[in-house]
Amino acid sequence: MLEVANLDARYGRAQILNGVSLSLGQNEVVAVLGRNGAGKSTTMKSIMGMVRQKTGQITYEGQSILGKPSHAICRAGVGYVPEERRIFGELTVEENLEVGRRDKRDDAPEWTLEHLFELFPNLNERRKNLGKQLSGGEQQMLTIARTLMGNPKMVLLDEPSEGIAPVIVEQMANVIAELKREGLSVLISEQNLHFARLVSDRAYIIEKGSVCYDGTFDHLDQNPEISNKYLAV
Ligand SMILES: Nc1ncnc2c1ncn2[C@@H]1O[C@H](COP(=O)(O)OP(=O)(O)OP(=O)(O)O)[C@@H](O)[C@H]1O
Repeated sequence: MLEVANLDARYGRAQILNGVSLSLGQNEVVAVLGRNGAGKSTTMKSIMGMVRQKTGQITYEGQSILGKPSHAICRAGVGYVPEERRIFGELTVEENLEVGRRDKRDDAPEWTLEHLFELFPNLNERRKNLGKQLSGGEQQMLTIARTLMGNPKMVLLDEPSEGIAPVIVEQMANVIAELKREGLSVLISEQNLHFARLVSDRAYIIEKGSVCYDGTFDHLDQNPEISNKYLAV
């Protein structure tokens, strides 16, 4: 579904990614773990065409998307939920969702408002509330729900569990499980090993802009020195 190979990325003179390679298979959920500043968001932004200075290969469904503009990548079926919640504070929950509505595509599940409100019961109760009246966790849910209104095939979630209440974290895990059941492929960036393990099939760890681990959570459990070294556990 997605192949990233030898990806270098920089902001001005600062080299942030050094040869990142990773892949995401059809209907897989894969976590990109790493500490603050390791390069997880930069990897996602590079895939989304939001980092200008980059070299390497990024292939989505067999086609190179390196250098393509974000809107074209989005139109090809890639949904992106950034770390900072980008909702419209002056629009209601329903209106925020309508903003994300795109045509149905044959090769991806279609998300209706009713299906989304089943999946996000908090948002259902707050349909008529303004975006700015929602809690941080609800805003995070709304950003994900709005992305799903675009009927993506693959979704990139940047730190979905960050800064949200434990009860909402549990809902977030359910949401990611439902995305997998619906057939989507999901790449999540996470600092939280526990959450990543709950929702993902396997993991990468990024440190200083390079992939330093590629494997299963079981292997991480059996070798705690890896997480101790590269993650804030
Ligand atoms: N727009 C930018 N201009 C310059 N440097 C940046 C920019 N965005 C990020 N960086 C730097 O790139 C490095 C990697 O940041 P990135 O956001 O990819 O890390 P991360 O692993 O996602 O961590 P976080 O959890 O903090 O988001 C950091 O040192 C950061 O300061």
